[in-house]
Amino acid sequence: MLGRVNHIAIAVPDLGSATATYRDVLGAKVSQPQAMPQHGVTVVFIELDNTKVELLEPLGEESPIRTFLGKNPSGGMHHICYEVADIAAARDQLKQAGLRVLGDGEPKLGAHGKPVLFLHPKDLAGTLVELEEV
Ligand SMILES: CC[C@@H](C(=O)O)C(=O)SCCNC(=O)CCNC(=O)[C@H](O)C(C)(C)COP(=O)(O)OP(=O)(O)OC[C@H]1O[C@@H](n2cnc3c(N)ncnc32)[C@H](O)[C@@H]1OP(=O)(O)O
Ligand SMILES: [Co+2]
Repeated sequence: MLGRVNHIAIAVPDLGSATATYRDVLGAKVSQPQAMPQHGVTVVFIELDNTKVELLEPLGEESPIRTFLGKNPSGGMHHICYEVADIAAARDQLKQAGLRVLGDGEPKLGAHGKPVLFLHPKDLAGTLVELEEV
């Protein structure tokens, strides 16, 4: 089912500061910030040779990353995103296996304009997993 790692996400309290560190200190290629109100986050992508890192800052009071940042005020690794060829088939197979698909179970368009879904961290070794259809 799993393809490549599409991105690894890091939740941060201050997107401007985190982006500047990656760009100016680590010399990374960083994208412009992209507000994603339907996901409750603003994102910056760091382009690496073999994958991407997604920096996430909360957007709005209902942001799904607010509780996480409350517990990890300096930020922390938030999720890993795997590519799948058929997200509906993957979802149905994972639900059949007893994993919890978050939200209403219907894919939303993610930061790359592709359908994404999230799986509960308690069902996957304490790691929040995002699936992205490619
Ligand atoms: C930009 C769009 C898109 C993309 O294209 O890339 C994105 O990446 S959007 C990213 C943000 N969106 C999401 O994270 C959506 C899915 N997340 C959720 O629905 C919630 O965050 C959650 C996973 C259900 C957690 O919600 P929360 O309100 O924080 O609930 P709890 O605090 O009760 O958490 C329950 C339990 O799970 C642990 N937890 C929470 N988040 C994580 C995490 N990121 N990694 C590992 N574990 C996590 C939390 O600590 C609780 O554990 P206990 O304390 O042991 O009960
Ligand atoms: Co993501």
